[in-house]
Order: sequence, then structure tokens, then C-alpha cells
Amino acid sequence: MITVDKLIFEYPGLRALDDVSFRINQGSITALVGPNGAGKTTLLRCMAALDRPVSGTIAIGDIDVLEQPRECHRVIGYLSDFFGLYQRLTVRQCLHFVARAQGIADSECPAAIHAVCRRLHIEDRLEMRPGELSRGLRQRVAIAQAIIHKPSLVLLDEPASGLDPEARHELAELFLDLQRQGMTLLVSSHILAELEAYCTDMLVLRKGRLVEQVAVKQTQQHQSFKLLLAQAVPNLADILTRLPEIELLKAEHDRVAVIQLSADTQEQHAVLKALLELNLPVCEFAPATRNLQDAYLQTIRQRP
Ligand SMILES: Nc1ncnc2c1ncn2[C@@H]1O[C@H](COP(=O)(O)OP(=O)(O)OP(=O)(O)O)[C@@H](O)[C@H]1O
Repeated sequence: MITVDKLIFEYPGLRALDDVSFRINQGSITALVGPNGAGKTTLLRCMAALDRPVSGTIAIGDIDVLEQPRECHRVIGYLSDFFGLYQRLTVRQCLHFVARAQGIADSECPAAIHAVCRRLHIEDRLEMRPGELSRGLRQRVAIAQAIIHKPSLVLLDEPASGLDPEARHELAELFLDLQRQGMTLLVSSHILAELEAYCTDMLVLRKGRLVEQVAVKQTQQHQSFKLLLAQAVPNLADILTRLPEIELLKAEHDRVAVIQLSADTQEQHAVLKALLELNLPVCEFAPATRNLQDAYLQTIRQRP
């Protein structure tokens, strides 16, 4: 569990983080979103023990980040929004340097480099210098540097910026792979459409304040379904609320509804059968995915 409590950070004359509190579950992938200047980079830097807040606490498991910055660096991986790579070193030398700096024994470095390069599909670039690589490959080397010591929490600031759609897709796959290995990820990004593919949670920052924390993925026991009728049926909401297996979340114009059902597919089939037996002209009955971009825009517009 990562806990941030009542965090305040100030640059001279500017409060960049104002009483920010949240919790992140282990094994989650959380999107950190918000308009330019909202405080995302500042928050990530504080969590990485690179900047010191005025007040508040940050805990990564049982490590107090402000009190134990060195211990914190051992368990986190951090990718800065404007990362740099040593231009005169080869990829292998860059990774060896970072591995040693992270305290990996010299004799264990080749195995650590091999493992991380295999995961990031850059094994064939080890003897090249960063200047000879495309932006997407340089990004991979930078991520390899950030995770070579197998951190439990990875903080990534705008990792997808400047990447083409294919590279962004591969990045999403990589994040899911890291999650499967047991890592927790906090990813700041403006590309909301893609965050949806891998995020379990979303934190929305605005003007230094946390305005929303959303669980993006549905719970295991229940699933939201969208129901669309070919034509309107009077009192649709009343008809649906009478069915015991359904929890009505939303009904509009007697024609569209969002309902919550059991995640059990047999029970979902039984509900569809019951709807048809009521002679409802169902033309769409499908899982309703929560649109991250809509949720974000709604949040940002709602708050003054
Ligand atoms: N070194 C600094 N000195 C003074 N003010 C700063 C400094 N760095 C950031 N700020 C200000 O702090 C606020 C938060 O900046 P931050 O970079 O954390 O936002 P952000 O959400 O990451 O923005 P973006 O999406 O544009 O990267 C902004 O108003 C910014 O101008």
C-alpha cells in the first residue's frame, strides 16, 4: 500500500501541491492526470524523494519516504519526463552503471542487464549508443534503467509522449507485464484513450489539489451493462427496477439504460432472457466500459 497524506509542496510564491491525500493499492496501475501545471511532476518527484514537501507524509509500504529517502530509492523506479541517457556509453554500459549505482553486485550485473533487456526487447541494441536509437528505443532504455533493480513501485512521468501509436501500444503491454510481475505503477499522462487499456485507477489533479480518485476497472462480482431498445418503451425504468437480478444505474428517454448485473455469464443470460420475455425490443445488451476520457473531462468541468 502506498499512502500519501496531507501533502503540501511550495515553490517560491506558489503552492504546487495543496493538501493532497490518497492511497494506492499494491499491484495497481494508476493514471495520474490533470491539466498542464496541475502538479503531477511535482507529486511524482516528492514520491521519489527528489523534492521535499513543506509538510505531509508519504509511505511506500513501511518506508517513510521523507525520513528514509535512500531506502525509498531502493524500492522505487522513476522515469523523469525529460530523461537523459549518457551519450558516450553503450546501452550495456548505461545499464551497468545504473545497476551498480542501485547496489547490484558487479558479478550479478550481466544477468540483471540480460533480464531487463529481454523484457523490454532491446537485447539486440546493447552495443549501440543512445544517439543511434529511435525515440521509442531510447524510452525503453530509460525504462530499463528505472526497473533494473526490480522496484516494487514504478513512477513514470509522461512515458508515452513522443511515441508513435505502435510504440505506445507496446508500452501499454509492457506496463501490464510489469504489473503481472507484481509491480505497482503510477503513470502520469495526457493520452487518456490509451490509459484505459491498462489502468485500474485514476487520480485527477487540478491546481495542486486532488479532485477525484476513480476506480476504472469493474469489481469482480458485478458488471455494468448497457441496454438499448429499438424503440422507447414507456416507464422503462419502472420495468427494470422490478427485475430482482438488476440494479438500475441510469435510464434515459425510456430507451437506454445502464444496469448492474452479476459478473456470472449464466446469470447475465438469464437477465437477457427475462428482458426478451417481457417483450422489450432489445437491440443492444453489452458490457458498459467506463470511458476514462469522459470521466476525466466531466471531473475537470464540474470543479470550479
Ligand atoms: N522549479 C520550479 N520553480 C517554480 N515553479 C515551478 C517549478 N516547477 C514547476 N513549477 C510550477 O508548479 C506548478 C506545477 O508544475 P508541475 O510541473 O508539477 O505540473 P504538471 O502537472 O506536471 O504539468 P505538465 O502537465 O505541464 O507537465 C506549475 O504552476 C509550475 O509552473
